[in-house]
Amino acid sequence: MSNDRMPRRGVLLIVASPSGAGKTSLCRRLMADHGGLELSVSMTTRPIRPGEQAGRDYHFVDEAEFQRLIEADAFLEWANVHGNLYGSPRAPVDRALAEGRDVLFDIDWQGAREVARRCPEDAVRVFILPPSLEELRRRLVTRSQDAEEVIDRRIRNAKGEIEHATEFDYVFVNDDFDRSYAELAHIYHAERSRRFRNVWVSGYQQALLNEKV
Ligand SMILES: Nc1nc2c(ncn2[C@@H]2O[C@H](COP(=O)(O)OP(=O)(O)O)[C@@H](O)[C@H]2O)c(=O)[nH]1
Ligand SMILES: Nc1ncnc2c1ncn2[C@@H]1O[C@H](COP(=O)(O)OP(=O)(O)O)[C@@H](O)[C@H]1O
Repeated sequence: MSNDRMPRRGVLLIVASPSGAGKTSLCRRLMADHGGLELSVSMTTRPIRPGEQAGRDYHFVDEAEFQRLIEADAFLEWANVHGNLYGSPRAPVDRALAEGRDVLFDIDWQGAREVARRCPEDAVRVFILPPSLEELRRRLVTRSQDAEEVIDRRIRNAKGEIEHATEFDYVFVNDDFDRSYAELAHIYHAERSRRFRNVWVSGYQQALLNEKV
């Protein structure tokens, strides 16, 4: 019997960090290595960056459309981050949970708190810390996708985000990328293995107990 096709409860894996700490890079690699993990593609009112692709990185919408979606209750959570609106569409998450699939969220602490409040059993919250604020600035400058004043605002906001790190289930420092990636993958694998998520266990246990030897 293969365990893969048996009923299970999906993980809502939430990864948050101050901007520039490396969550997007870590999440991209986790997705690349785990075909069954689906990314929650957020809606945002912020402008698209060079190298980003609409529908893959974000759904880019204007404020009027975002407000319309709030009123239609289309978001599992939404928040104002760095002066722009961001929200996680509810429908793909509901579908994934109903089918026992896992969803990855790259969202801020406000979104993490709201998803954990709404889905306390399913949400797993991971917070990634930078080695230092100086290194955070270096990474944002190296990424060179934001104007200088945007980088300054993100650095100023970093402490406000770091303040919430202790609300998360798992926290680690993204110093060496490969080591951090291994840590994130371990967390994901362990959470997938938790018994309550593996609904098939009771039936399997019963079949073993009924086996004539
Ligand atoms: N609450 C919430 N936060 C989001 C959502 N999508 C992205 N974010 C967060 O918004 C912040 C800014 O994201 P972004 O503009 O892509 O810049 P980044 O910080 O460089 O990744 C990050 O902390 C994201 O995790 C969402 O749907 N909901
Ligand atoms: N461990 C690391 N060491 C050095 N640079 C890193 C590390 N992790 C990520 N980076 C780089 O830092 C920049 C910001 O990373 P990114 O994944 O975009 O962060 P976030 O999504 O948290 O804003 C990118 O240029 C990325 O390649």
